[in-house]
Amino acid sequence: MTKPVRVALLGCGTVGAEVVRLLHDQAADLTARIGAPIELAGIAVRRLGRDRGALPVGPAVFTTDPLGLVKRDDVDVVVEVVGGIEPARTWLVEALRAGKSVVTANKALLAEDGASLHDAAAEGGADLYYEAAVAGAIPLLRPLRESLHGDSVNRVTGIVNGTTNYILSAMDATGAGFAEALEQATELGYAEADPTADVEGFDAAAKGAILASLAFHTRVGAADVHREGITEVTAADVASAKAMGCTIKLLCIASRGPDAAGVDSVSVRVHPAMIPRTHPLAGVGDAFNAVFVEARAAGQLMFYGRGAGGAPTASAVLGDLVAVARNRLAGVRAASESAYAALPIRPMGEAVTRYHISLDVADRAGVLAAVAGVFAGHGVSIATVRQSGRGEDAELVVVTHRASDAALAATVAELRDLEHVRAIVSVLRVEGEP
Ligand SMILES: NC(=O)C1=CN([C@@H]2O[C@H](COP(=O)(O)OP(=O)(O)OC[C@H]3O[C@@H](n4cnc5c(N)ncnc54)[C@H](O)[C@@H]3O)[C@@H](O)[C@H]2O)C=CC1
Ligand SMILES: N[C@@H](CC=O)C(=O)O
Ligand code: NA
Repeated sequence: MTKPVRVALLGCGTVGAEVVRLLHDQAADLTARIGAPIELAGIAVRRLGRDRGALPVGPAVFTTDPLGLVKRDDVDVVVEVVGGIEPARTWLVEALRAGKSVVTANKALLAEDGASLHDAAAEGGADLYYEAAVAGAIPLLRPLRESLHGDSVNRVTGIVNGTTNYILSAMDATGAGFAEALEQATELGYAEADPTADVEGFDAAAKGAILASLAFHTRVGAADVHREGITEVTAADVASAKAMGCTIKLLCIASRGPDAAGVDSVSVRVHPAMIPRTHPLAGVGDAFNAVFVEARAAGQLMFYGRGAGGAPTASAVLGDLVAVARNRLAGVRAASESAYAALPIRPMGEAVTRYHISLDVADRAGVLAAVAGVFAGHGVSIATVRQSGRGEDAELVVVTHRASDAALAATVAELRDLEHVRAIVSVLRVEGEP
């Protein structure tokens, strides 16, 4: 029998516990597929003795010393499902430099400092796999880093956060409140340890950075991504979207193309947007994720599935584990990071889309003309205006044709100061064909 591949598992929460179960339940198949058994050398947790349900491992396998476990001579591969920047970065850099391959679901770390991990992997001649970090179970990173390497990707668009999709879908379908839907998503194991990462768009932005890095052969970090979350999306916005035949989704849009000076560049943005109900992403409900990849020769590809939850995420972790274990037995290493293009980041101000702006105004003669004049002054063309009176006041909803983010921001700033404009109630982007 070939020597077992010994695995250190860091973290045994929602994802880690499912990894343990799948390793146990599928042991025979995994051994046959890899050509050697996988053995759990140890599981690092924050606290011993916590109730982790009925896990098929004895208490002796647990430790509260992750770094000690990583350094052990009998550990070949490290699987990290803890999350956060430190101490995870220290553990993984230590493992990779020592030639131990790493499988991680930690998108926050990859987006914050993927360079340290990739550099350590190159130094140690080890593999770094992270399919679970973006869109959970959906095979997406492997297609980008392998299958599409003969093509040229120019756009990646999708819903990449399960928690916010669960919340927005519930608000749209049942009129559920934000807080209640977030509580359910947390109970179902979708949310991050601190759900601010989900609802403020940090998680989707991290995933956007990872996707753009792979798609455009360029190191893109979390700080390069324009990020807006869903905390300001109200029931009124959802109703307004419905009235327009739209729904609201938190989108991640990464594109490659010329900037204002004609230089090839990359743009990554995460924000809520209205999309028509006929758009393929509009039907992506619950905690599901879906991602479109547009490539020069392949055309449009769509990836759909469960982007969050213990078992779906563990599926992606195990897929990576099989790959790194096979490489180890064959004495080979996967292709290293591809960042040769090193494209600059395009400023958000140059992003072009349509906008839905809702204003509270005084219901007086001339207000509409004054508002329209501000849009015209910044070269933002209006597609539709809807006004509904409310006594002394009125609600004005303006939908624009395509305009740059900079022009729209300048328009909104001037509208704020306009006499008779009481408040800018909301500004939402509108994506997809009308
Ligand atoms: N839950 C999900 O749907 C998905 C999670 N992920 C990522 O997977 C990772 C884990 O997520 P979950 O399992 O949901 O988190 P969790 O909070 O349920 O589990 C985290 C585990 O890490 C352990 N831990 C925390 N700090 C530690 C420390 N200093 N030393 C040792 N152990 C420590 C905890 O004891 C716990 O067992 C995160 O990076 C998350 O972003 C990725 C895709 C989906
Ligand atoms: N919190 C994340 C988990 C998966 O990445 C999400 O909701 O998508
Ligand atoms: Na994935």
